[in-house]
Amino acid sequence: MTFRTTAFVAVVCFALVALDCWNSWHSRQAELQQMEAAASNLARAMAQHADDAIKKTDIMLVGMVERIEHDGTDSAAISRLRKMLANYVAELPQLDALHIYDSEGNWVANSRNTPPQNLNNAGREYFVFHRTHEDRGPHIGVPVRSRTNGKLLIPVSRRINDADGRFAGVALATIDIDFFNRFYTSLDIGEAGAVALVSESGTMMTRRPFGDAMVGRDMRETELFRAYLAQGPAAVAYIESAQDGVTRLNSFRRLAHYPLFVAAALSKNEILAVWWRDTLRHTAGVLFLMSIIGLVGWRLIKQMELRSKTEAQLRRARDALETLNATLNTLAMEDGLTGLANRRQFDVTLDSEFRRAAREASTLALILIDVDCFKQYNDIYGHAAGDECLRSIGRIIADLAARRPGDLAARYGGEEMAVLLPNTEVANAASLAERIRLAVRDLQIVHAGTTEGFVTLSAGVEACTPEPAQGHPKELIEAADMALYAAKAQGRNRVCTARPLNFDLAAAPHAPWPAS
Ligand SMILES: Nc1nc2c(ncn2[C@@H]2O[C@H](COP(=O)(O)OP(=O)(O)OP(=O)(O)O)[C@@H](O)[C@H]2O)c(=O)[nH]1
Repeated sequence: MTFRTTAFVAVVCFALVALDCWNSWHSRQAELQQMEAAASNLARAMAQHADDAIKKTDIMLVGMVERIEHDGTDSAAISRLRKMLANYVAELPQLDALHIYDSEGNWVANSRNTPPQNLNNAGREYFVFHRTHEDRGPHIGVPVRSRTNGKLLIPVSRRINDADGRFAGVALATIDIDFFNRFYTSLDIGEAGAVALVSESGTMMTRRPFGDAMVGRDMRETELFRAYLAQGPAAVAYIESAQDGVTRLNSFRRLAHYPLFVAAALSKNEILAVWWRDTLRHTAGVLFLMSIIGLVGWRLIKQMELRSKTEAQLRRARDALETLNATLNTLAMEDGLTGLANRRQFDVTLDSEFRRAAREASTLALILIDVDCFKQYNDIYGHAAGDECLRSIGRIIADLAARRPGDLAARYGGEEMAVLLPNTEVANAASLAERIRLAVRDLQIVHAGTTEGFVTLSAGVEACTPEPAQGHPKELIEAADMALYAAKAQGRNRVCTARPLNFDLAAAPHAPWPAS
């Protein structure tokens, strides 16, 4: 019981912990899934923002290239073009400036009214690219620092051709990196979150947290870039930052029209901060609950142990009492010397068997046995020897007489014994008495006071079939006693019946006796 209670308490505690772990795990997964969706939406918005900004800029470039190629570069056309460029820049907040260079890298026009003198852009990456590539599409170059205003800029450019399709210059739009930074500042990405705009060739355009040193950095060897290449144009990945060691949930998205991608990264610790707080609260609650269950269970087990101990003591006490009671009962019904039933039991049994015989109209027989000249035996051999002699006679009577369940051998008093035999005719009872007599004689217990020289006994036998509500057990005893008296009177060492038998008992002591 104690084991089962302990097991039950343990199972309840285990179930509580398992349930809480399962719950926590699921809410953690849900939290991460939500954050993956949020990071993915963020990346989509950033990609859209960058794509729009570059697209609008590129549309301007297409117009500029078309105009130069069509109108040429005479002073009137350039003057009109300058105005147009200035208007464009005023219209688009992302634009820092618009420039047109000739095939040597010299300024033809720009959105500022005063093109810088003595500066040549032939060495710039975008210029070299267009001079060496016939491709007419837009080109997004590596970020540069403006030599006129010192700003960090992303160059977007297109090639200008002459009428024969030869390289005639470059139309360039520079997008202020601050334009992106302002947008990225407005995003809610937490304390340790990060966002980045990176070219597919592996150049960092800008990022938050901001830092000029990061702009233009080669990203090809970073985890971020490798993850992008491995996962494709729209994916999420957990990456541990090599810079600050923070693990972030990164969502990548390629721009729809340009070879750039954005990455929105949310710190895993920040994502799970609320979950951690809830989990710690739950865990504390579960621990508290477990300690209460444990305490109650412990007290319960102690009480049960105490109860079973008390019950065991009570059981032992009851068993002892029952044993004592049985002993007392036996003692109360048994003769201490011979082990036969005592007089009390004999009286009770005689009474009940007499009534049963009356009820069932059956015959009840009684043998009264008396040791011959026992006073003399005591006198000659002592009282202790007398006791031993009675014990031996008791054993013989018990062996021979009490064979059927209803038979009773008892010590009637002193050296006198009685055998009560239900359902027994007088002849059978006399036959049994004779066998007892012979058996005792055959013990050959020396007795100098008898004529045989051994201990002998005399017996009186009577049987009756009592009429219902008539007669008394006393009458049966008196009749058997009379027969015993007769046996004594006839010289002892014999069996006498109250009424004459129709056979010679001494000649056939074993004759008629019902099977046991
Ligand atoms: N040793 C011993 N003697 C007992 C016990 N109970 C009775 N006696 C003795 O048995 C003797 C019975 O003597 P009596 O009644 O005179 O009869 P008896 O000497 O057997 O003579 P008869 O019956 O006429 O043959 C007495 O001396 C009792 O003291 C007992 O438990 N132990």
